[in-house]
Amino acid sequence: MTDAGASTEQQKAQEQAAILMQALPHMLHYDDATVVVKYGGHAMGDETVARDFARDMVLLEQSGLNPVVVHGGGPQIGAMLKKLGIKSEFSDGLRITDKETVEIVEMVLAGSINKQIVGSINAEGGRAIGLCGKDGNMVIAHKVARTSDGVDLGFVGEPAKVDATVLEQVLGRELIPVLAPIAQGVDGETYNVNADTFAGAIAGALKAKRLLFLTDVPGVLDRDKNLIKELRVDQIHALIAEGVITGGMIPKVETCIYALEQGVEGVVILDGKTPHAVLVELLTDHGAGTLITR
Ligand SMILES: Nc1ncnc2c1ncn2[C@@H]1O[C@H](COP(=O)(O)OP(=O)(O)O)[C@@H](O)[C@H]1O
Ligand SMILES: CC(=O)N[C@@H](CCC(=O)OP(=O)(O)O)C(=O)O
Repeated sequence: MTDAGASTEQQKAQEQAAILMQALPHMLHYDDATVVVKYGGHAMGDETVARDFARDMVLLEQSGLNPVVVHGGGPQIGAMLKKLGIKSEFSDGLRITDKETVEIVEMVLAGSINKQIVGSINAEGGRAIGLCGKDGNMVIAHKVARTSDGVDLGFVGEPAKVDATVLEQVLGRELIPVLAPIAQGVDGETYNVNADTFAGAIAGALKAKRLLFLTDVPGVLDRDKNLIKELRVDQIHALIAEGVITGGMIPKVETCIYALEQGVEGVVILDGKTPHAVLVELLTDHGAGTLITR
């Protein structure tokens, strides 16, 4: 290598070292902290996005944080039900889930998607462990009462009790738990739980420092579609009442409020399709998405 080539290499190495050093205050801030990341079905996207997500989880783990992944898979369940010719409808944002449907939901969530995420984290050098709410009696569900239209949702559950024993055994041992939102009911049946609700319950039980919701929008947007960078709980109620927060964002922000009440320090809603969204949020000075605090 010429002298000029060597000095360019050295300059590049110095630049890389400087970038790494910028992450130090953030790593110290989150040292040993539990961060629950809800990875929504819409945020999963293509192979590159999935690989970047897996790499982010491994990097967090190696940086001294304890990431816990809770995944969804609504669009993927929809595609499988369509393939099988099973009709599916939603009420109040929840899938009406009969006996036949809950079997497919469990198969897609706890089977195919869970193992795909575990596989991609492991392929990036991590050690992921795939579980659902049934494992170790982690989440016991009760049946959701009828919706506002009086619809019986069937096997749709809400976490009634979370036992974090299994997770506590796993965390801090360089294992990354990947959780599918399926739970056993108090009646012994299998229940389909909305992944946002499941993530909120897990984050609350673990008193996580951060709960991140990876979705398909940059965060909570105002009336003019500009990103709101910080929100307090009291402001959320007003935004719902004014019709600025609507649709799928309502249960998401309601889960944020619940998680904060349970002792989670901060919740962030961010765009999962932005490359390395989680790293930008946790390990850079910039932050991403909307931070919601008490
Ligand atoms: N004020 C708002 N800011 C951002 N998104 C909003 C807002 N109000 C409603 N939404 C809708 O909420 C959606 C996100 O919720 P949802 O589709 O349930 O996400 P996910 O599938 O990731 O759980 C956005 O794609 C957007 O259409
Ligand atoms: C009861 C209920 O609606 N459960 C959801 C579970 C998956 C989910 O929540 O996935 P996303 O996060 O990708 O939306 C469903 O059946 O679609």
